[in-house]
Amino acid sequence: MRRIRTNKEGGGQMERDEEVVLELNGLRAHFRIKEGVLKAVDGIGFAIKRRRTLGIVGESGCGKSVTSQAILRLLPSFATVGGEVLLRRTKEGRAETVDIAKLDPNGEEMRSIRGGEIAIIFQEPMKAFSPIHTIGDQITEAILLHRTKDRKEAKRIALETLRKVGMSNPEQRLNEYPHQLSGGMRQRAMIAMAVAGNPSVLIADEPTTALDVTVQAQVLRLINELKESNGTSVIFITHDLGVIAEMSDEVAVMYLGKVVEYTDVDTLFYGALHPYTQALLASIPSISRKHERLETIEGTVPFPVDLPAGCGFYNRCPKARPGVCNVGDVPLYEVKPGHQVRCVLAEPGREAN
Ligand SMILES: Nc1ncnc2c1ncn2[C@@H]1O[C@H](COP(=O)(O)OP(=O)(O)OP(=O)(O)O)[C@@H](O)[C@H]1O
Repeated sequence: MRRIRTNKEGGGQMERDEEVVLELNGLRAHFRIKEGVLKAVDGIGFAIKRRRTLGIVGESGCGKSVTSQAILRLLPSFATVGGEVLLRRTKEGRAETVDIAKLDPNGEEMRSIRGGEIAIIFQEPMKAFSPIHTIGDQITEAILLHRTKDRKEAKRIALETLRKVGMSNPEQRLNEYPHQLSGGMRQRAMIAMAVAGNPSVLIADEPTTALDVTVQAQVLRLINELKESNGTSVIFITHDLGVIAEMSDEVAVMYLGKVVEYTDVDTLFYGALHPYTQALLASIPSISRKHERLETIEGTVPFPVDLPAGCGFYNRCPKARPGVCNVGDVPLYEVKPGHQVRCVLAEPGREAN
């Protein structure tokens, strides 16, 4: 394990909320497939503070789920992972940083981080549960693994957590099997299992896509409540900009394995600069535009193997400039503090188009 820095834990609540809990630097996840090297995630970086939600948005295949799997070291063994995933945590009263990208994916330390300090919930809760054990047993086992060795205490925490996530009849649910619960209740049970380990980071990977709108709203509210009450940092992955608006403090827009725009949520909706973000925003329905034709983004996302030089969005971009945008790598420009854009047209000093 590589520890980067050690210092005394400090400060009050406000100060603690300024703490960066997870930081990605140049994270890469590449797959060697028969067509070549598929660059699913290709050098992304961002930092998440305590009690903040980072939304990750982008079209299908842009690398959102591979990012979350890379953070949790859940990728298949033929994937090559590079860069840094720095988790800041407190162990035995001292603050330390561990680089998850350097850990053995199957080692003890990674198994304790996964489901402990970093937990994940996803679209299909049946995948999170074994069909042959009760909800109560599975949540209790997760607690025994990460929080206490006392079975009675673990059962008490399991019940308390089911109550906290708004499960009806929690005592009865403890003895039920996953298939006996409704879709919404299963989602709550999965969230209960994820937060039972008291994670400092919760990754939510399209957790509400399969739910009807009422249940979706309840689950989103629940995640926000848990974030506030536990100080959890959330990475919320979605292709839905409406959900991004509701959930995020900061947003990373991904395209072809790269972050193309990173900013706070207000700037995303009122001052996006990347043509891809602008195209995504133009493609969402709004009440004021209800009689207008909804724009779709022209063209398709290229296959992420052997990509041509330059910007990945070049072939679809309405503002593309030949000889400018399709030569060389495009850096991420900081256009103002906290707002980064990977577009040559956003280069400071360049005339606006
Ligand atoms: N195990 C794998 N082997 C090879 N390629 C993979 C593997 N997993 C993902 N990919 C590829 O990596 C790229 C990114 O996939 P990823 O699942 O992260 O996209 P996504 O943004 O989450 O999309 P969606 O919204 O559809 O879930 C895609 O081109 C995908 O085909």
